[in-house]
Amino acid sequence: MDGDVVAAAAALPSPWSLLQGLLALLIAWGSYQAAETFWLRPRRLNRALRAQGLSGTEYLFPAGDLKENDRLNDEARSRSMPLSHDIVPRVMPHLFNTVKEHGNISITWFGPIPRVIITEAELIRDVLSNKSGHFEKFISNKRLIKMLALGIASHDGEKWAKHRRILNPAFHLEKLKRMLPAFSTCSTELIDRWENKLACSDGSYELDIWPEFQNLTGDVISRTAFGSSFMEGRRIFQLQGEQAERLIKAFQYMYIPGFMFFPTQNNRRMNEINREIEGTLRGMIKKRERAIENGETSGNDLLGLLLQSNMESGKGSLRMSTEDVIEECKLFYFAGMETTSVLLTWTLVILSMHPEWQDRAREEVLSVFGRDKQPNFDGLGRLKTVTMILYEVLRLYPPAVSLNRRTFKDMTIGGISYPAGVILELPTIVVHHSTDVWGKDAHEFKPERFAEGISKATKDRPAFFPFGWGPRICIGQNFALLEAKMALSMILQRFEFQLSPSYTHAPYTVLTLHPQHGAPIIFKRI
Ligand code: HEM
Repeated sequence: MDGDVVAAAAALPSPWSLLQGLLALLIAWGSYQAAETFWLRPRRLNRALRAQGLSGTEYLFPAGDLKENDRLNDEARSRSMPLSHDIVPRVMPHLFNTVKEHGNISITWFGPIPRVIITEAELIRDVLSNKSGHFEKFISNKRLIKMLALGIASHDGEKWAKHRRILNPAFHLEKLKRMLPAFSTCSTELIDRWENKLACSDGSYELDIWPEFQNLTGDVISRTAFGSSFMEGRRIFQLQGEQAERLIKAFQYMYIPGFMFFPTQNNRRMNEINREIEGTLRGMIKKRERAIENGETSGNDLLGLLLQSNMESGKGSLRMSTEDVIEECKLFYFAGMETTSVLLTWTLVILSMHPEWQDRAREEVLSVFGRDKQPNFDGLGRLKTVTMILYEVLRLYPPAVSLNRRTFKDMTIGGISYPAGVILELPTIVVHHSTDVWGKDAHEFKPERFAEGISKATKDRPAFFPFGWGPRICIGQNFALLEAKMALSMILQRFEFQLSPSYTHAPYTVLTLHPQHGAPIIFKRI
């Protein structure tokens, strides 16, 4: 009997050899995954796309075009450019070259993932309309985004549709009317600061308007989103300079597996910032929820509206979790601050380059509000020339130069079938500068093209997407335009401005399109 047991035990594999077997399996599985990600899948997708006549760059293991993209960006950024609006070659040199060489639909590589550039307006509209529901915003992976600390919120289609139902009414023009005092207060603070500086100078004053407008739009969004908790809101996010550069780099490389899991100093710092932001927001939200439960007012701001309608929707499927609300707050802050400050910055730069339009805009503002009247809702709605100017600035310098989607099911657009797992890059800036769409003068500043409205500017072939298109179009577009009109009107009422001799024209993108070396402008009191 004993002998049998010993024999059986001897026949069993030892724990050591079990471990070895497991390890071998793991290595085989890992190698297969790596081969699939970096070699087999790219080859498969490449074949499928090229079989349909598309051309583009060849896949380079493992980073695709990212390295070349970086190199061309660095090269472009090392030089300034003449005072011209023909900015695409500087802003997106790799994309510009690829389209020139391979055509309006061409393949590039985002790491091991094919990224097909589509520059035809009709096709871009089809993708963004997302009628089939087969495209997703690949920006929406919560886990990855969280690692990026300052996080842009995560939204898959379903969830976002639910949020929209809650948020849309808050962005209705009638509701925005109630936010106007906040726009007004923040703009008045900015003007007072500038006037004080002017008072201490001999007639003119030079100022870098880019950080000035970042502060302004940061204040506006904090006040309108967080109301009385405004100072807290303002303190939590500051996405600037080097930090922003790191964020975008992290974004670029996050698709290379492994990257984001290393506990590098950078990743640790990002997580730390994220925890701090989320903690502050959680505190603010809890405080508000308690106030609403106690029958106190929720405040007339976005957070209040969101929480109020959330609580009214009971326990049903429309309800957002605290985590959802936190993500919303982060998104609003980012989406509402950078974009609008960029719009204001380029508007002042361009009105300095085209003083005849500065004069026309001022004439209009003075005819509606006079020199001293605080701009009001109805008056802002009557500013036709100012609106045309803002549209033309958004056309030439769209704050979001390009949008992305990813196919998660096979999808056919414009006769080309895109397999699942392809990124579609939709560079709105290229469409906005297309001479085919806008005519020979596409690179010129001509606000009069919008005299009959947006659709007539391109003969009823919509090709103007500064706020996106379709179900995920910018929810804050009215908010942004109203805010920009308010600030611009107040500036035009009081100052004349021109470019400083130290201004260098150098548009580039870090998340949004902004001036690489700032935007020094000289102001004079009128
Ligand atoms: C000039 C200013 C602005 C520009 C150019 C702009 C541009 C855009 C664009 C292009 C998108 C669509 C992104 C995509 O489809 O992938 C977007 C989305 C969004 N924007 Fe804006 N935006 C501006 C101002 C604002 C403001 C002031 C707010 C909030 C107060 C805001 C909130 C949002 C939100 C929440 C989304 C996400 C919508 C979604 O995911 O469905 N934006 N914006």
